[in-house]
Amino acid sequence: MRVRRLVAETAADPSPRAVRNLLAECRLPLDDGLIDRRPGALSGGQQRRVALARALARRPDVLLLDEPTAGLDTALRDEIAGLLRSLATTRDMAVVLACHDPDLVGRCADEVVELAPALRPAPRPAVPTGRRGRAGAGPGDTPGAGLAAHGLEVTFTRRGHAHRALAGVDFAAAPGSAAGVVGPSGSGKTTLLRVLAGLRRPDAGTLTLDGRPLPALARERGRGGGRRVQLVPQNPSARSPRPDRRRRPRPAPPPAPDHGEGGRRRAGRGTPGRRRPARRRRPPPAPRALRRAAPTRLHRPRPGLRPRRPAVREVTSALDPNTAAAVLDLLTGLRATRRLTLVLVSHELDLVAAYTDTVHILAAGRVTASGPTGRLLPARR
Ligand SMILES: Nc1ncnc2c1ncn2[C@@H]1O[C@H](COP(=O)(O)OP(=O)(O)OP(=O)(O)O)[C@@H](O)[C@H]1O
Repeated sequence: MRVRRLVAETAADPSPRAVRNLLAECRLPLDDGLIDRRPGALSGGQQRRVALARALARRPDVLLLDEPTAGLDTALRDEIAGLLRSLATTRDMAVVLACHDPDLVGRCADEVVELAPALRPAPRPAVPTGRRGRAGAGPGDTPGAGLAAHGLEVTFTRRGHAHRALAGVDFAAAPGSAAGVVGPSGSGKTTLLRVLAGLRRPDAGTLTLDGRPLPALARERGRGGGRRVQLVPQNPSARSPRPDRRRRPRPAPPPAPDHGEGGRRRAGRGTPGRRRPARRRRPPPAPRALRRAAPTRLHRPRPGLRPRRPAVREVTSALDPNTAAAVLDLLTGLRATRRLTLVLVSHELDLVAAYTDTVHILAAGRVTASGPTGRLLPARR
């Protein structure tokens, strides 16, 4: 369903004008065809604002919000805080906010109810020695080793609207390093991750892995190559590359029930050629810290896959600071033990500063700066 209908569907006033006004009130851009897109064609921040518009469309007296700003950049976070405050006043509405962000609570709330453990200001995670400092390939690395992209272009075209999500983006991450990708909502971060993971073919540009050309789509990367880059998406229901999917032969469809023989029809037992479907193997349990931290957010790699380059998107959004640090500590441990390259997209600049070696800053689909995190996000360290 498209945004226009999604909002109209719940609206007390479903007229096109009222829907547009609501979307504008939620700070959504209306001039690039967003209203005619499906939620899957919106950025994460835009999806959250559409959800807010849908709730407001019903003209509620009480608005319940669960982590309304998780995964949003600071500018948007501030706007949403202001918006919630003004909605409460102008619409005479009670706003109840469940939130890990003490800043937002401080700015919006008249009353705070703390559930154990108490909200504390976000501590800066302690960084063990050796976590940082791999701004480029290490001494033992071959030249060109790691994941790299050059001149990536992606333009989305819908109903006559063209939106250039990536405009000549260059990217590099050395083996065993952690690269951060930051930028305002809609700047192209997720699109970049999806291209790196082989989920979206770029219109132009090249990818290389350890100096060798990397085919654009995961399914073209071969059995060994396709699994080497894995995505932990913002939305855990989204797909991760699964190169083996196409090759596995489909099981033969069960024969049509034989209505002539009651015994066979009842249970299918004894029907020639009919086999009980094999039980699906359960994936191995996620590491305990991740299970505890983000049961709904963590997208586990498929069984048997040991990705060497996971790209993670807001894996810590909506987590409290201690749990977020635990998740990133775990990923840092995996980096060391598996020589894993990590590409981390986040609006949490403190976490990006503490846990990455290099950072790429995106704005409107372009890289405006890239280099060592210590140079680009110095104040955060
Ligand atoms: N399938 C699509 N069709 C049309 N436009 C799209 C599609 N996917 C993304 N876009 C647009 O491309 C731009 C970049 O989207 P992207 O999801 O990469 O942003 P982002 O930086 O990850 O944002 P956020 O931080 O809000 O998640 C946005 O303006 C978005 O609306």
